[in-house]
Amino acid sequence: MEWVKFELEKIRERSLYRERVLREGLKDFCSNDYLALRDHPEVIRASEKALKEYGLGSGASQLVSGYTTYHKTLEDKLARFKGTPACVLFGSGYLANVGTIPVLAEEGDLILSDELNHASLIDGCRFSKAEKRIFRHRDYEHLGEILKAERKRYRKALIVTDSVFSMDGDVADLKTLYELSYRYDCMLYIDDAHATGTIGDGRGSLKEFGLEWRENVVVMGTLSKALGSYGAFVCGSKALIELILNRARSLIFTTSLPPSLCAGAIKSVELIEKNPEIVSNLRILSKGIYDRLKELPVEVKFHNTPIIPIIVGSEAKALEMSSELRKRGIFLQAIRYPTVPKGKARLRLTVSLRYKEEDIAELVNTLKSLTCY
Ligand SMILES: Cc1ncc(COP(=O)(O)O)c(C=O)c1O
Repeated sequence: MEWVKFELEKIRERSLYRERVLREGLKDFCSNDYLALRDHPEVIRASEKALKEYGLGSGASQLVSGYTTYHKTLEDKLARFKGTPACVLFGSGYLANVGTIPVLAEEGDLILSDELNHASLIDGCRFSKAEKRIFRHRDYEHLGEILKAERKRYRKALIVTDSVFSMDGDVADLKTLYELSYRYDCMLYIDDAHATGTIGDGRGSLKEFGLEWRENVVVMGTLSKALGSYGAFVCGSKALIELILNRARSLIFTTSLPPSLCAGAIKSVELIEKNPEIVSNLRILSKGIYDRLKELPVEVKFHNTPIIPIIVGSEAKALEMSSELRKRGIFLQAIRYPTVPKGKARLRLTVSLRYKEEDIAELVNTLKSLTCY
């Protein structure tokens, strides 16, 4: 088994070695808990009630006996929240993407995927036996060219995109994608993992662009980011959700979410519905933090979302900066290849309503005082 050490050495040499860091004792500026809902007292209370009622685990898959009123209530609530007829829960965003994409596109079909899509979407495309084409990031002229040249040769076609891109924070132009999907008779799969709770009054990307759901559109989202829980969901037509329940292997062959996580997520959605101003507060806070960081001697990107990457470039430099920040009590994880392209390493700052003014001042001052840029 010497090869294991050899492989690890190769990873280290490229500054791509990954290890986990205990977050206790550090000020966390890289979690996706955008709305600070994971420990909101009402969320905890709702979750505790379900925990006492149902116990820790759900005990079985959704299709055996792991489907409870909490699961159903959350699905109904999410379908309404996203403006779609139906919804089904998955164990995680990764499982939702790898399970659903192969249901939508099979052998003889075509998948068109944005080059910066999240790894779970990429793996979902890989699991499908459809032909794949990658279009340049948010370059819909490129997408249109591929569709014009190739669409006719395939039975069904599926366009796959993040709405809020997870590592850059920029937003797919859904109006153009809607138009293209209509013109070329394609399905459109939108990953709203980082859009849920952060744009469109918290309802996500369709609301942000003022679009009504259409039958060819499938919206996936996670419970694990702004909703402060764990798990994921896919929204679409009633028939499609039925088909997913019958075909998605990552749903059929896995235990369902614990009811307590569903109960907490139900409360999170209710809190966003009742207080949409928290979503605008997040935007104001994000803009304020960006304004204080834009003078750093490296590129800081901002697209009016709470994901603010500080682009460092070299993998080694990103590691050095992240480690220096940790010594000063600030947790900003270095994001490197293959999560982002080679040479585009970054510190991915995420904004949360949890941050107080003194936390932000400490973050800004520490970043400004670093000498290793
Ligand atoms: C865009 C996107 N899709 C899917 C996922 C996977 O979600 P989960 O963490 O629930 O597996 C993530 C993040 O992890 C993501 O950023």
